[in-house]
Amino acid sequence: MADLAAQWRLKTLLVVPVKLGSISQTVANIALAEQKKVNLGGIILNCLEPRTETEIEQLTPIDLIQSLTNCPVLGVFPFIEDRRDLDKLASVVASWPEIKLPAHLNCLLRRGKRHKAQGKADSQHLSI
Ligand SMILES: Nc1ncnc2c1ncn2[C@@H]1O[C@H](COP(=O)(O)OP(=O)(O)OP(=O)(O)O)[C@@H](O)[C@H]1O
Ligand SMILES: C[C@H](N)[C@@H](CCCCCC(=O)O)NC(=O)O
Repeated sequence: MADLAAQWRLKTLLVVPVKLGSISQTVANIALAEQKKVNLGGIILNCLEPRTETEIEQLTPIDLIQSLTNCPVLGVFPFIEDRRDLDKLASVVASWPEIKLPAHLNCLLRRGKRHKAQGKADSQHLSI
């Protein structure tokens, strides 16, 4: 995959699972990506299970990861019970501060908003 991403000059995000060993895994994967000349856009931290803020900070300290990799951490994705819940997905992405979202995440945001708007329209309709 790294070869394809490099050859096609795709902007690439590294998704890092929040767990013990993540720091060294991230450093290794970023180094590998740079060696392969992948165009890195940043890092997303992803919770594969419910995590507290403290756990996230301990397992994947953002400042340390950024300083070791020289690559921005763009956001933290929480554990999401129902991944079909577009409102929830959209609200997670929308809460990420001042980042230029890759096209597919902007698309998710628009879908989430549309979904929400449709939900509202339905409940108004039902209440008439
Ligand atoms: N933020 C999250 N919240 C809830 N479940 C998650 C989350 N991230 C991943 N998962 C779950 O973890 C599993 C693995 O996720 P996913 O397929 O995205 O990982 P992957 O790294 O692409 O796996 P592989 O490389 O083996 O294909 C899936 O069942 C998915 O539902
Ligand atoms: C910075 C810490 N010394 C380090 C400890 C990792 C232990 C990993 C054990 C394992 O992967 O089985 N954490 C980390 O790389 O995320």
